[in-house]
This record gives sequence, C-alpha cells and structure tokens, in this order.
Amino acid sequence: MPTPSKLNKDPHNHYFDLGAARQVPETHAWEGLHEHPVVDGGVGAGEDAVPVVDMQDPHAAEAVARASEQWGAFLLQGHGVPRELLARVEAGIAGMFALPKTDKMRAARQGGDPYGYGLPHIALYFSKTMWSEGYSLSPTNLRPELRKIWPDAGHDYSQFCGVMEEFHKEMRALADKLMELFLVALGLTGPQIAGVEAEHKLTETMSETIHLNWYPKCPDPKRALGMKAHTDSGFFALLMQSQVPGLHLFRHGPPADRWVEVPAVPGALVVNIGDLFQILTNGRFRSVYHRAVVNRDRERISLAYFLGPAANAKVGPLKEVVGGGRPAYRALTWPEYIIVRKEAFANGGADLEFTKGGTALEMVSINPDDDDGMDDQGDISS
Ligand SMILES: C=C1C[C@]23C[C@H]1CC[C@H]2[C@@]12CCC[C@@](C)(C(=O)O1)[C@H]2[C@@H]3C(=O)O
Ligand SMILES: O=C(O)CCC(=O)C(=O)O
Ligand SMILES: [Fe+2]
Repeated sequence: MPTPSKLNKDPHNHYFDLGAARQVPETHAWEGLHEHPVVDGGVGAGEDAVPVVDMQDPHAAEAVARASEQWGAFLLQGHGVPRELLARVEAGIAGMFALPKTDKMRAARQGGDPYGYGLPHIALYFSKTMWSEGYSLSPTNLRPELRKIWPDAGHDYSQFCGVMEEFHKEMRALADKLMELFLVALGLTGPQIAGVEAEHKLTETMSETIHLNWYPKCPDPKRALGMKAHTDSGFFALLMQSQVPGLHLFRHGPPADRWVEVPAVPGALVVNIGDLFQILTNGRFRSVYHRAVVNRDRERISLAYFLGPAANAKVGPLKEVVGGGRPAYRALTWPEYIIVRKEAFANGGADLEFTKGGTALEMVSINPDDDDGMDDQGDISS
C-alpha cells in the first residue's frame, strides 16, 4: 500500500485532515476575504434578493432573461426534481466524503486529469489551499470511477451509484428544458430555436460534469475560504446545496461592491451562468463571479452539474443574437477557453483579487476597431 503522499502528485493536495483540524494553518489562511461586505440575498432583501424563477410560471422566460442579464444567476423552483431525491443525493455525498482519506485518495485526480477526487482545478492557480474537498465525475462513467473508492462494490457503492444515476437522469432532462428556456429568454422565436438546435445540436451534444464539494466545519471560518471566487467556464451549472448558506454572488455597486449570500431554500436549485454562455449570447447573459465560504458549526455540501459544449465545438456568439450587430467575442472551444483562463490567472498573479471573473473573457473579446475578429466565427456561432 503506497503512502497517501505518493498517491497524489498535486502539490496542493496536502494530506491534511480538514475535518479534524483545531485551527486554520497558514497554508489555508487567505488574504482579502473581507474586502467587500457580505449582504443577505433572501426574499425581502430588496435589491439584493437573489432572483427566483419558477419554471411552472408562464412568465418564466422573462424572469430568466432579467436574472441572466442582471445577475448571471437565479434560484430555480418548480423544476420537478423531487426534494426527497435531493435529500438522498446529499446524504450519499456526505457518506462518501466521510470515508477515510486513504479510501478517497485512491480516486485522486492526477495533474491535468479532468475527473477524480481532490481540490478543484483552479486550486493550482493559488498559493493558498481551500477549505474543501472536491470530486469531479463524468455522469456517463460513474460506476467505474466510484469503484476506485469502493473496490469491493458493496452496499454503499450500489446505493450511491443508484442514487446518482437517478439524479443524473432528472438533471439531464431538466438541463434540456432549461436550455430551451434560455433560448426563449434570449428572444428567439420557435423556428429560430429549432434552427439553432438543428444546426448546432446544442442540447444533444452538450457535455456534462458533476462536481461534488464538501466544506467541513472550520474552527476559524473568517480566515479560511471554501471555494475561491471564480466564474464557471461552461454554459451553465445547476447547483444543489445543503440547508447551510455559503454561496456568495458578487455584485458591483452602486451602492457598493458586495457579496450577496444565496439563501438555502429547501428544494430550490441555483443556476449559475458560465463564461461560454456569455460568449454564446454575445454578452447579453453574464457569467456570475461567485465563491463559497465555510462555517464553524456546520459542514456544507454542494453539487454542481455543469453543462457545456462538446469539447470539439467552437463556441461564438449566436448569429440569431448578434443580428445586425457585431460579435463581441471570437469563437473557441471549451478546452481552448480553459487555456486562456489559465493565462489570465498567470498574468494577474496568483493571489490577487484581479479578475472579478472578467479577464479571460476580455482576452477573447473582439475589439470593435479590429476587423480581424469578423472572420473568426465557428461551429456554434454562424
Ligand atoms: C467541467 C468542468 C468545470 C470545472 C472544470 C471541469 C470540472 C470541474 C469544474 C470546476 C468545479 C469547481 C470550480 C471550477 C472553476 C473548478 O476549478 O473545477 C469548475 C470548473 C469550471 O467551471 O471551469
Ligand atoms: O459550493 C458552492 O456553493 C459553490 C460551488 C462552485 O462554485 C462550483 O463547484 O463551481
Ligand atoms: Fe462555481
């Protein structure tokens, strides 16, 4: 049996048991966490109330449009995923993360692997370590992946795989409906939506990733950070969170730049727009800069279901959205965008609060005075 340190080559993946920690070590103490005030985003918070969209509401598309333009995120209700299933998923995730570190380390993500257990991918860009553990999974490869953690494929394995498969089926169907709702929200007509679907096979070819997050209790939550602020890179993410708030959405002033705490609404999912969706919608729908904080008394679990384009699809502004205007971004694939974002992080210096999520998008935006970009249209753009 190799020692845990040999099982993971990622230098950030310290073999450090967060669950048992009595204090926050320097390696996990972040600077600048309190630069902006944190405000409540619950119903009744006025301007700061996180928008709520009820999918059953006949005016849902308008609500999606407003939220996507102004926030890049919203709480989703009436989505049809049973609350009881969400509870089973959460319990299963909690059980998985509660396994001994040595079990989890068998599934450790190595270097550039997209899938596996460990810290989130962006951890590599920062010198401080987040107060969380993550696990990225391909929903189409669940069983072989989870066998790494449960090699004997016993009861816990079958149960967890079963509940995740049931959940995945629901999420896949919901994601297709949500994509359609987004296209309606963009103002596309029925025939235009059918055209976009026929031409780009958007829903059919979308790639899916499930990312599990576990934020253990933290003895000094003001110094630690669960998930460093970022924008998701894909089209959009559907987020399930435990009944413990922790997700913060960044909002620019006036009155002041601030973090809005998303309330934990039973049964609701959070929808976050990602950078490639901002590109696809020619900047009309904005990606949301967000982070997750930790707390002293309660652990927190979240699951992000990411939807994005197929890896080989070039994503540029939809011509139906650009209309007679100009495309604001050049077309590129998801993997290409990840490389741009890596450069953006490198340019900004690892620990600076520099991006507010914008820099990588700026790097792929087309300067109106530069005619080059006009030729730069690709598969999902023209
Ligand atoms: C499909 C995705 C989306 C990824 C990369 C890959 C698998 C894991 C996702 C996350 C999850 C945690 C935040 C993030 C920023 C990270 O570091 O890993 C996400 C990233 C992205 O949205 O870019
Ligand atoms: O835990 C959360 O609420 C946020 C997680 C997140 O941003 C992510 O997984 O991309
Ligand atoms: Fe995220």
